[in-house]
Amino acid sequence: MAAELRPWLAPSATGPVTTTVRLPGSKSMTARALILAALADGSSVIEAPLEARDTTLMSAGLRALGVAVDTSAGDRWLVEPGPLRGPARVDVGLAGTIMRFLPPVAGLAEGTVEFDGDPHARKRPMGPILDALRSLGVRVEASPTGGLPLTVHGAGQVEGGEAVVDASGSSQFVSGLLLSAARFSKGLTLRHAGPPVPSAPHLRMTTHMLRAAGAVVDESVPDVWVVEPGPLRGRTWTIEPDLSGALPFFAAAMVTGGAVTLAGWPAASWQPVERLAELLTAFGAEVTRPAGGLTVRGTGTLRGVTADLSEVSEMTPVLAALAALADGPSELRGVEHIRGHETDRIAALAAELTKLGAGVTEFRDGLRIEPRPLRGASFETYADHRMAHAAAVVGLSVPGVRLTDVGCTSKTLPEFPELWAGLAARS
Ligand SMILES: O=C(O)C1=C[C@@H](OP(=O)(O)O)[C@@H](O)[C@H](O)C1
Ligand SMILES: C=C(OP(=O)(O)O)C(=O)O
Repeated sequence: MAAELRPWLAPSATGPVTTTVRLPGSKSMTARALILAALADGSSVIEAPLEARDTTLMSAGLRALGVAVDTSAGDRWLVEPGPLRGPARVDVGLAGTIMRFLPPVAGLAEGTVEFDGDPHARKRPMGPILDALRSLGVRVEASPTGGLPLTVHGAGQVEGGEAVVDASGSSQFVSGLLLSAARFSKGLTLRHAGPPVPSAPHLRMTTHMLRAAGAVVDESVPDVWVVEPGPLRGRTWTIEPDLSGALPFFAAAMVTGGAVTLAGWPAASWQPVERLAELLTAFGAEVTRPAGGLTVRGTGTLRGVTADLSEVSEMTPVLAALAALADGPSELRGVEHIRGHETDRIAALAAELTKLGAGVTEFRDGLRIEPRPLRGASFETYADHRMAHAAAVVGLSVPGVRLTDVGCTSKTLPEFPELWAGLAARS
């Protein structure tokens, strides 16, 4: 069920934002930990998980399949695997991680599992992963458009073996298949065939976490992943703070000439912190890693950049907001597939930044953004948390940016409006 719209006037900053923020765990790591815990041969603990719509719905989906997921302690979730079974219904909300990671798990269940989600979830691409699942022996019925709503007729086991997928539309097609693959009778040899797979760091997060759960994974050949059949171990997962969720807060430092530190940042991370640091440095920021933190400092200069964002595609909306406030033009390319994200993000950014007064050229795979004097306007958020983050960043320096809905931020950071208001108040 989509929630009621919550219109919101983005607060403006009156001076530099200098603060330390504590943010919840990574959405992507929490989703993977939940799946691997559900498929393990013993219980698991997930420390510092993300508590937000995407991960709450993932927990509910796993419970519907027979897994005991106890989220009552908030910052310490307990997962006790059980025999996977239908009949079950799974609400995916608007979460790519649920719609791509759970159908392979449903194939391992005994019984029928029905999947559906928000209106826009029905438009997100699913065909390639469903075709690959079918080729591995799973019976799947999809809507005439090839996506949600869909039904997986689980047979209690998946044969597995070799499959080919075109994952140019989403790295999640690969991650979703790999996460369940150790439990397929023959394991999985998956080959990608098509234009490059985006979001490579998310694939590395998948294989890293699979290995940490005891799976044997070979990714030595480009575009080929081999997962041996075998057990997954229950374990304690400690989730890192969400880097993409932190980006709007870092952007606040850059836009206002302040400094924002993300507390609890680990010495070694499985999120693309190096790539993000490169990009923010190109925009003019200084990025440092004090012990236990990650700090982004605005230097008073915000430069336009030309960059391929395919590795960090989910960060495009906030980076586009920075580009609209920069002192020269930017070209953000290499992200055609984000037209299949929570909304068509390229079209949405072009429309909304244009409304604010920026000069925007839309390409098939990205945007050219020419900064011009901006003005307040109504900013449509398209049920997309990261469009809301982008609007909030522009709103810091442009009074009168009115979001049609800030409630959509509950997808990955329900406390966003309050955290953001607190941040602006400290400027
Ligand atoms: O596996 C994951 O957790 C994700 C992979 C990426 O998906 P795409 O490859 O579809 O961009 C990313 O954008 C998304 O927010 C999360
Ligand atoms: C693309 C995103 O999400 P999803 O996991 O729903 O694909 C995102 O969070 O920016």
